[in-house]
Amino acid sequence: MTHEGKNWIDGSWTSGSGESFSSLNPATGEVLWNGCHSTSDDINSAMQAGRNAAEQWAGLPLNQRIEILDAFGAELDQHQDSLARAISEEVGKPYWESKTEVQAMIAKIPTSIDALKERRSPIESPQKFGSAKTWYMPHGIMAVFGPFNFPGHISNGHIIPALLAGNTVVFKPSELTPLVAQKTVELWEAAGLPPGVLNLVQGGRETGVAIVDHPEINGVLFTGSVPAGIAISKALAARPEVLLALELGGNNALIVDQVHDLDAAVYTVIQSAYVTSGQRCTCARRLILPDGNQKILDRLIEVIPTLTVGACGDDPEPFMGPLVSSSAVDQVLQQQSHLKSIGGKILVEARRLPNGPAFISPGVIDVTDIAERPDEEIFGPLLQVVRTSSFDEAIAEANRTRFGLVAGLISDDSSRYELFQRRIRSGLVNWNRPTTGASGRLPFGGVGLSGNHRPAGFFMIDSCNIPVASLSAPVLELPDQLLPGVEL
Ligand SMILES: NC(=O)c1ccc[n+]([C@@H]2O[C@H](COP(=O)([O-])OP(=O)(O)OC[C@H]3O[C@@H](n4cnc5c(N)ncnc54)[C@H](O)[C@@H]3O)[C@@H](O)[C@H]2O)c1
Ligand SMILES: O=CCC[C@H](NC(=O)CCC(=O)O)C(=O)O
Repeated sequence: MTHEGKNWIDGSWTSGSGESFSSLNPATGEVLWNGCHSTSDDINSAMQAGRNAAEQWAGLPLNQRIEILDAFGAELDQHQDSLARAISEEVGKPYWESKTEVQAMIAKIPTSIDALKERRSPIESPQKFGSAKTWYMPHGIMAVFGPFNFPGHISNGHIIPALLAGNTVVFKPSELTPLVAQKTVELWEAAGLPPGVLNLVQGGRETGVAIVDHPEINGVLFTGSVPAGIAISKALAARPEVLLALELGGNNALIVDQVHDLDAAVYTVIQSAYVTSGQRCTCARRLILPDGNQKILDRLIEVIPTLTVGACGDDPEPFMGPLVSSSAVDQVLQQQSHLKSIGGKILVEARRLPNGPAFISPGVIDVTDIAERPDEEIFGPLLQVVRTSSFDEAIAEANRTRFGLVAGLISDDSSRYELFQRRIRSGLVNWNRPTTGASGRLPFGGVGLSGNHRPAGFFMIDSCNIPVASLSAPVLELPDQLLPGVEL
């Protein structure tokens, strides 16, 4: 069934004024959603609505904003099957995985409330003259840009804290996943969110550019690729007053050291490299093997062909779905060919599968002999292996990247982990855990090209309001002693 695509601006569902576009089910090619890009007229309306709603929304007592967030949580809970189904159909994720995404959306509400109370509660200390206080005020209108790979959870992780802190939001989802955004916003409407507090504008890159350029925005919360993040950073270079939080990609390293349980290590590597068909910012892209560690590699190569790849409706459910599009598969295959052409040795070839043009099997390539290894994020199920001669060299290799989102170590030896912790440059550092599956109760963000030091996760709330420092005296009176040279 094709859904009629709409924007939600000032509490009304309207069509975008630009050219039409569609979203497709990558497993079947079926058209799921058909609507229009938003133009500057639509964006002006969304900004006006956000501005008009801002004062009243920010002025509501916190518990009233929380009531509406909780009502949204109840809607998510009630509609979790249909929302998970839409995620699976639009992104291609297996249904078991889309259900975990909706669960993460629900959990974001109490987590953000805790984060607000723990990190941004007003503080007051009594003074002789009265009091010294810190309180927090919202920025105003926050633009939220979502990536395709977590069409529910990632943008929700920005929208919830932004609204909780009293901002209004203009939300532009990925042009690959407009249906999930529309269905999510329908749940906000059902939850009774007042008009103008959240405005959905559908569209592609041009719509995004026009939102960033709009004079009314006070903040941009962006999750996506490095090129887009850099473009936004440049567009805002002369507007330092606009808050910019960038959550970008990674070229994440996972070191596998000596372990007693080979299968537990292989399972952790698989969860790190291939979950969501490798389309997570946290996926391990580089498997680093100190002293060769041939046993782990042999077992991994044995297990990979048994991983199941299929469509979301398949019974039994597959481990991996298709990539988001056939062109995403083209890109991974090109990256594999390029690595081979410069000296990479294919251990398990990633291949397009007969299920459909967006299906690809997981692959492994040994890139140890490539002198200048490309430091790029491969956004799909292709894992690069680097063998090193020592554990020290393995850590140096892990750090040999412009990115720095996640780094992992699998090892039985706690002293190795202590060394790894001390030397590794990364926002998330895991031991005997997959690189994927971050906790919403912790900060989430990277160093280097992976972001701009405004972490999401539990710390997202910090980017959603501004501390105000206030000295106040209820009675205006002269002090006992005036400054030298002043007489009154
Ligand atoms: N660090 C994180 O938290 C995190 C989480 C998920 C995904 N990602 C990254 O996202 C990427 C995959 O997502 P994607 O392909 O949807 O990313 P993308 O950069 O192509 O698109 C993300 C969003 O930005 C918009 N956009 C693109 N160019 C823009 C511009 N110049 N101005 C304004 N908006 C613009 C897109 O329309 C989309 O809404 C990967 O690199 C992945 O690592 C990072
Ligand atoms: O693709 C990138 C997101 C991956 C995902 N990250 C989170 O869930 C962040 C945690 C949060 O904000 O709640 C993962 O780690 O798999």
